[in-house]
Amino acid sequence: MAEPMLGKDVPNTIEKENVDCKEQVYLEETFYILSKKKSVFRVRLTSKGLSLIKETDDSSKEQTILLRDIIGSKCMRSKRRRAGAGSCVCSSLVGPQQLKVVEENSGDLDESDISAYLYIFAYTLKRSRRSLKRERTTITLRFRSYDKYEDNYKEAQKWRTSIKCLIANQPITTVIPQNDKKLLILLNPKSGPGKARELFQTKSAPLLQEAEVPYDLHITKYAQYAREFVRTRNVYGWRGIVAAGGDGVLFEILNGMFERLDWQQALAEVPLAILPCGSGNGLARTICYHYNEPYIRENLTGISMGLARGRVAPMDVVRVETKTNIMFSFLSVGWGLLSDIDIESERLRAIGGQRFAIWALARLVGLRKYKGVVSYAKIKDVSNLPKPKLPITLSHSVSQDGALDSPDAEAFIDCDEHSEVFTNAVNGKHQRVDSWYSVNSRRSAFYSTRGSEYHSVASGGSEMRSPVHACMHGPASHLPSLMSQLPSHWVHEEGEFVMVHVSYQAYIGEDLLFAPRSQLSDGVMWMLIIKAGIPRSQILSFLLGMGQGTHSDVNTEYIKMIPVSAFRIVPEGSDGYLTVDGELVEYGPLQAEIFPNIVHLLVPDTK
Ligand SMILES: Nc1ncnc2c1ncn2[C@@H]1O[C@H](COP(=O)(O)OP(=O)(O)OP(=O)(O)O)[C@@H](O)[C@H]1O
Repeated sequence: MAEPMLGKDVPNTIEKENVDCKEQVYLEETFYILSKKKSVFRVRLTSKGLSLIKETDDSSKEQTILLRDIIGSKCMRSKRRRAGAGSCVCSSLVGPQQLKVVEENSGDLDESDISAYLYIFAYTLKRSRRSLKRERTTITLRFRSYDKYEDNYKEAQKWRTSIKCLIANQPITTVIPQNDKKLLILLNPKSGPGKARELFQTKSAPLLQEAEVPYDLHITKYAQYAREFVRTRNVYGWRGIVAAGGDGVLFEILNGMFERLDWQQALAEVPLAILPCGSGNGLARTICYHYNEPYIRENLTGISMGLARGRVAPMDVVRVETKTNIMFSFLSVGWGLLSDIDIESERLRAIGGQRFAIWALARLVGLRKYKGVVSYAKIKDVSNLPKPKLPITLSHSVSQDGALDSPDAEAFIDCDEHSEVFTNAVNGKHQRVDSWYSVNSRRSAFYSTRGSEYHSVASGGSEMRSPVHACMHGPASHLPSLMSQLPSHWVHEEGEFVMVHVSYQAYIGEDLLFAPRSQLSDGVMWMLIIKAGIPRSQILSFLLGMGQGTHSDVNTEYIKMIPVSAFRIVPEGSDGYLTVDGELVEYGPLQAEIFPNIVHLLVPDTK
């Protein structure tokens, strides 16, 4: 019998029995299926998520949609049917016909249907044979227990508010938690193979809309646009700054933040984030690795969920000094083979991430060596770092989950042939007469989030800008000046090198697990030194090992991986590349040191 279990506006809490004594049940309701008279569905909102328990005379089956997978919810009403389009909504629910609902203020609603529909949007993890990926699921609850729409709406709204409070990690109240600040999205239309705009609009924007997270979207007009933007704007008005592009755009944003006089406050109050649309995407891959989020190329679901949920984690940054510049880096510093590949494969940009593999083969054939001195302050004890993980199986297939239907706010359709139609069998005394929901519907449309703005630019090529020299701030260096002698405890290696690459992130590219033991904030940089004289076959197997992270166990006569807190590279001659976060910097002496926990990053919510 369907009765409101909790009649008050502020939901009570009852302990759920026999399952997990720590799990709290906030709301519970019974739904019936018209077509399956012998089953009832008990739907519970708990501290774990939304639990759907199907009960028949002799069995009970439970499915839980975890809270971490729920992104948002929305109350809707039946759409007015055109004359001759069929009978009332209630009768049409029995069978595979589609239910049409609209927003309450649409002006096109069906006054004769007093039901309130609560749509709950979730992206659940599904494991197939080879990979793990997220699939979109919509759960629809129909509230029709009272004979007035307003009362049914109030009931649906109670569930919606509770869900929103739980998602926001706040105590459940009668008020929906509000965060009026928008996300700032700085999108580089030129990153990777040039698909950032399309990826954002099709994979990320619909999810932000479902989560009701408004955003300001700015398309970068030229290189350094993002840097100037964050340097000169009042960034406190945004809830976070997102680089939609490759690691290069985030590098610009980070350095723009350090060019502000108030860099410390700005970095403490405004988290940064990345939506991977570039060709390297090292940081995005690293974040997914640490938070057990599947990483699938061109699939922005998991990362977009992180943007919407707003969970932050600290990240180290590295202060890098060259003869004429100071910059801040979050990914890597490179000299030699990997930097050559990164810079010279630029001409293959149109093919995306594969450009690195192709150029790697070319560079191995014409292997170069570089002369110079490498010095570093070794971290003696890294035994407290967690054990390295194996990456979640990579899948390069483009999954369905981000690919939503085109927006259609007027006809929000969500009912397919797999939908189950529920209605209670109660009659007589009780006011509650039926409710309805469908699980696992993958068909959907999305609605616009009020307040999001799209700052477009006239189409056409990029504008060119002359560089603006701003002053770099940030934490003061602990190192001697670049030309001065280093402390005596530093180690020096002089000779010929195939490469020296230092990274402070686990992945330096989508498929390059460089430092499996690295954490986002551990104060450690991992320095890889490959000396000249190494056989090509050994380099090849080493590079291949990076796909699985097995290479870091290799410590041979030629290859070393050393945890360091600071380093200096002094190349001889003028022929070569030095890169910082994949960006070319001036060739010559360079030194760097790590500063823990300086930046806040938006990361996936694991709760
Ligand atoms: N509108 C633009 N036109 C030309 N270049 C731009 C524009 N906006 C940004 N850039 C520059 O493009 C460079 C590369 O960008 P980004 O990092 O986004 O892509 P990527 O190089 O493909 O990815 P990754 O860095 O992950 O390899 C950056 O150095 C940035 O300064």
